Amino acid sequence: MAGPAKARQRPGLQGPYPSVSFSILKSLHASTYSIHVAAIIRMLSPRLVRSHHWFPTMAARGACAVLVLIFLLFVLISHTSNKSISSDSVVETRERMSNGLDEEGQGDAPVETNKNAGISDDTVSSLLERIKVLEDELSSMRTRMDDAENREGNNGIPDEMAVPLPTTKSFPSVRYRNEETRKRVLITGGAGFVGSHLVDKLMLDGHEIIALDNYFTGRKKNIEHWIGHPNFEMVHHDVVNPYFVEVDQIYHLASPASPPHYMYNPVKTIKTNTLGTINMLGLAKRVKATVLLASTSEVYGDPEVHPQPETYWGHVNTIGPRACYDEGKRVAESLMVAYNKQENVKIRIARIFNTFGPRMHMNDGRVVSNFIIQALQDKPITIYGNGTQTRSFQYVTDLVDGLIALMNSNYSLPVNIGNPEEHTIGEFATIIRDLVPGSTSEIVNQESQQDDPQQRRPDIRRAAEQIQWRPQVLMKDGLLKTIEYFRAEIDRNKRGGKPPPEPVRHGGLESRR
Ligand SMILES: O=c1ccn([C@@H]2O[C@H](COP(=O)(O)OP(=O)(O)O[C@H]3OC[C@@H](O)[C@H](O)[C@H]3O)[C@@H](O)[C@H]2O)c(=O)[nH]1
Repeated sequence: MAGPAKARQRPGLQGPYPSVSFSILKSLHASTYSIHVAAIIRMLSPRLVRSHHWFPTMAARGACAVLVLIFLLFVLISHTSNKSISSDSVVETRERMSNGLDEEGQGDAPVETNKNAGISDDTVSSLLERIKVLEDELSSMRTRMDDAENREGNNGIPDEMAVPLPTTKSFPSVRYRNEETRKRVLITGGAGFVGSHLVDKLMLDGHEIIALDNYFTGRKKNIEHWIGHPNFEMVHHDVVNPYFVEVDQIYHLASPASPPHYMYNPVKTIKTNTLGTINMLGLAKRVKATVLLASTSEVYGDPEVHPQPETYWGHVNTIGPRACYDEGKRVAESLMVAYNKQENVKIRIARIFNTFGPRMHMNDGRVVSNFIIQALQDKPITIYGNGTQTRSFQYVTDLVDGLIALMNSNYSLPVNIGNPEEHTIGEFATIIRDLVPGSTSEIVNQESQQDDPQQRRPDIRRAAEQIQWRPQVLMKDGLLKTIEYFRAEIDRNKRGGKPPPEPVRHGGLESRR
């Protein structure tokens, strides 16, 4: 009788396994199998898992693995309690059986051995192979899960250094443009009344915007809804100092525009319109950008030609209280034309007439903001002088459309951008009071302003012919929108405990003489 077959050594392991330690090995296999099962559940039904949060933490996964382990241990123990089974023992058993030996190597292996084992060799082999396959799958899944957890968790940053990612801010949806049609645009005065509406229009149209402002009259809240957007950059900078950036277009709007604001610091107003304009022309020359100057109907001064065509040279007092702005803008126009002729800089010049709309300063001091705030607060509506002087008022979105049409044209001579609908200031006071429901404001006359232009109305034939632009918004419709804006601003101030806004007189700000 052949001696006991020498137990085949399992490569890398010493001697046959006693049944007890083998069961421990099997239970370890069972536990990895149970984690396989847990991993498979998690990987194959992530939506189910996540939506029911069945596996929100490793603890939950561990608990599930233990349950699966207990089940498998039961299965394995019930099958292997009379006979320890390993790949070696399967081979050994197979050899003994073929040699007629039982597991102790004594005599013919009793037939009941098969019965005692309870499961066939083939079943054991296929189980072992299955477990091997699952082990391989598990290790690759575990690798992927670890990677996924790192990615999901802290983007690979160690826990102690991980910071909560900022909640994403929602932005108005902007048009997609590819590199060919997307322009890089610099807007000086970009946080101002007109500038911020221009930012809105160009951002929504899918361009890249740099808004540059010193916040003398501009306000961050006018553009805060774009801060953080990848196409938008806000730069706190005074245009009287040079600024370098690669852009395709420059809208040069930076300047105080209402009489109280530009009379507050006349020297600064002149510097902004001269040095600021020189800096923007120098930048335009350097980067071959097109530069548009926001000029003004004030270049016509107190006009002796009515309505005013662009060919009218104007009537301006070079040393009056308005000269800092009127002459500032006139020399800015001269600088534009000089750079165009001498340096071939591409220029555009918009002569902007009285403009109104949301985001005007509460203490802007101009007639539209003053009259609306007075009517909303039932305060006297203050007419400077006898109220026979005239103005023509355009809504801000019409102006923005005109500026963009001019920039994208090839026209480099000055163009009037304004609404030819003309009213006396006296009529205007009554129109606004009547548009504010329930206003009890009375209309009062105060002293007139020095060098106050007595008439103003744009001749806009050139705009219609050269850039196909005409105003679209009726003055009354624009006034209703602006009234609602100021009503909300007054309420916001009240909620914030701020005193009601006091309309400012021309020259009313303590000017820095
Ligand atoms: O409370 C007020 C304010 C103004 N006015 C009068 O209303 C008329 C318009 O005055 P505004 O201050 O609104 O504006 P102005 O017409 O003087 O200049 C303005 O319009 C042209 C723009 O380019 C300039 O940026 C801006 O200065 C003036 O005759 C002024 O005396 C009042 O009667 N009461």
